[in-house]
Amino acid sequence: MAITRKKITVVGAGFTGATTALMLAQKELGDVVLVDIAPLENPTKGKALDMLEATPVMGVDVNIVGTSNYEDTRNSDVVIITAGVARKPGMSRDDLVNTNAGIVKSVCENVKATSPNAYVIILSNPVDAMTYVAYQTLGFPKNRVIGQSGVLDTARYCTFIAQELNVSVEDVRGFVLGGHGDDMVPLVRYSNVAGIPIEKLIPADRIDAIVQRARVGGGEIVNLLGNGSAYYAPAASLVQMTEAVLKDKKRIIPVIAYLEGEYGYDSLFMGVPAILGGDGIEKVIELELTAEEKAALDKSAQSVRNVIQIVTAGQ
Ligand SMILES: NC(=O)C1=CN([C@@H]2O[C@H](COP(=O)(O)OP(=O)(O)OC[C@H]3O[C@@H](n4cnc5c(N)ncnc54)[C@H](O)[C@@H]3O)[C@@H](O)[C@H]2O)C=CC1
Ligand SMILES: O=C([O-])CC(=O)C(=O)O
Repeated sequence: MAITRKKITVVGAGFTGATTALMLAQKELGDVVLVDIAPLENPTKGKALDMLEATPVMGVDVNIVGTSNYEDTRNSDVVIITAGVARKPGMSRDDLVNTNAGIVKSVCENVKATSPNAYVIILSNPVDAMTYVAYQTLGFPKNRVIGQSGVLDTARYCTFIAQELNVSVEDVRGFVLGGHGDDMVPLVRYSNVAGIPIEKLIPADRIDAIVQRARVGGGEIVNLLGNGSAYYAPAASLVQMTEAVLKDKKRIIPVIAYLEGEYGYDSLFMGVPAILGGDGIEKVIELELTAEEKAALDKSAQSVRNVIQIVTAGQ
């Protein structure tokens, strides 16, 4: 009986790409192909071989290869795109738009040619706009083009809530909606600890401080690292999304989805809660929002539109 493992390609073998590849292997989610540009082919092969040599110790049976040749990625089930430049202190994610739009476009042309049935998860920043670039280039149905921001932003928000209350992170639930920028929208009303609304557990001024820290959470890491951006929590987020698709888990998590009327937005990629399962984004979940929450989401949506406009103006 032939058992075929799932095939997962990770494009970009830098900090997030390499960390993601290792975490995917640790969870035995499938064989991993790590891709970077041709001048970095040997280091990419080296990283993949080093990870492969960890598999006997980790006790997992997966193959991991490094390459710059998309033929090696052919017929991947999931393709994760982390290719691109990362910001440095003093920069915003939006400052990366022109460089990364070119990179994401060229990567997606290769993905389209070699893995036409893949579910594609985009990380490269500014990620809402890069998910739009990927969608345009791939020409795949919208359920197969998925951006990562909300899992990470929510993870940061939940970390700070758990720290504040000194409780298990496992009991904290929350949602962060909107674009992956400083005006993202953590939804306090929909956040709870073991079912108890956080507003009953944490004073309002402390909640405000947690919301603000989550909004600029990426920048906090950028400033601490000094020469790059976060990669452990982003990689863990990508792995959770990949697992939801490959195991058809139908998890309700925030993803960057193509909106066609949901939340009152049309033709826009932005973070919203969705059911993520074997067919990618299976359903966008529309939460009822207060006027204040909707106004905050509108502001975030406008910021995303402004960046997408830079991309379309350059096309
Ligand atoms: N959406 C999110 O929540 C997050 C987004 N990011 C973004 O992810 C991207 C990657 O971040 P890091 O891994 O830290 O950067 P990094 O610089 O460590 O790695 C990027 C890799 O992409 C490669 N690359 C560049 N052009 C390529 C191409 N055409 N084909 C294949 N590979 C190519 C580079 O050679 C490099 O190895 C950045 O744009 C960063 O801003 C990072 C963390 C979270
Ligand atoms: O902050 C950055 O540039 C990387 C990122 O998107 C994050 O960590 O949230």
